[in-house]
Amino acid sequence: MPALQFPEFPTDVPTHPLLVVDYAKLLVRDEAEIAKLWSAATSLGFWYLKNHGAEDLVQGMFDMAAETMLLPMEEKLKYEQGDGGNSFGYKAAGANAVDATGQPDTVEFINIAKDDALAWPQQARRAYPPTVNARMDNSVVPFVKKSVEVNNTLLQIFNDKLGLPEDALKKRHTMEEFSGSETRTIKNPPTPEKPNAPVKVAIGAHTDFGTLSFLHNRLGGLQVLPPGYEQWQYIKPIPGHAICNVGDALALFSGGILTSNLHRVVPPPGQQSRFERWSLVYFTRPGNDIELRALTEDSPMIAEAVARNPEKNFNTGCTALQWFTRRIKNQRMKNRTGPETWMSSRGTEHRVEAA
Ligand SMILES: O=C(O)CCC(=O)C(=O)O
Ligand SMILES: [Fe+2]
Repeated sequence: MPALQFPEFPTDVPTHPLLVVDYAKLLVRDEAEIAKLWSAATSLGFWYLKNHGAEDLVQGMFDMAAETMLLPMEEKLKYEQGDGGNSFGYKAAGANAVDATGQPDTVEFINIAKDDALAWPQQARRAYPPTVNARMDNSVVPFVKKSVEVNNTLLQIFNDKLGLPEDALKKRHTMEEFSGSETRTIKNPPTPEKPNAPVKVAIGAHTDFGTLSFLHNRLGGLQVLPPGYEQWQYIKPIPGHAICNVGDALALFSGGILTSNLHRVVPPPGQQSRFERWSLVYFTRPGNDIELRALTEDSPMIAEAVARNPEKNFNTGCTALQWFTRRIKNQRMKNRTGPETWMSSRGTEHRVEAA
């Protein structure tokens, strides 16, 4: 994708502010910066991250994805995710539902497993289109490595703040164990705004499945539904700032101290709606066999948080792989029987009526 100049995010569209966390200050364990990160992660569960050092690697990932999306559909479908709940590979627009009524999504994406990027040139989990392989060395592997480094730094800080033993979160996210960790590069077609037309949801309301998400976007379209709000709120992209958020696995491990908030993607507002929207995420997810439950025996703080909320269930009774597979499988249009399929795709969100 050429590095296009886009119109600014419109000034007359309301946005939801996020705290800006400086990664360079986190690296030196600046107390005030850690306090800011903690405040964001324990409230909305979303924050901007600046000075993260991954910015120069983002364009290469967009180029890799643009080349991939230009392949004939027949070729792309050879690398499709399938309907069994596997995430790695290509997903065509319309393959997932965006709500309980079964409206189709509008995004196309390519997901590359962390396990494959780190094993390259060996194959760990699956094969990818030649356009991905051609950019493994120069774009994908460096982006994965940098993202792992950033998310591991954040995890280490959360580990300490949660009063967990030194390696509690680390051993649940090792480089060696296979996991659902992956990069996702997403394309949404131009969707020019029409007055009074219903919103065409690109990615339906969801909480992220895993531990931490590290997102890079250029145009608006990401929206959050903060606790207590009735209306979706745009998050404005800021150049050079990633958007980070807590996923379900970390919300569960922490007994709800860290929160995974509902979000969705709609077409960018105003003049931006006339452009293709590209975004890139690195998802850190726990090792496949890790149980998804509050780490109560490892931290009195987590045990107290769970005890304070007896109505909430922080023990899923399943592994990360089982959690992840169930959610992906039930988003797929091909598996849809009715609204119950959508309900089976849900995560930790307690406000299912908003989804
Ligand atoms: O494209 C975006 O801005 C967000 C994507 C997202 O939420 C996801 O893929 O889980
Ligand atoms: Fe998401």
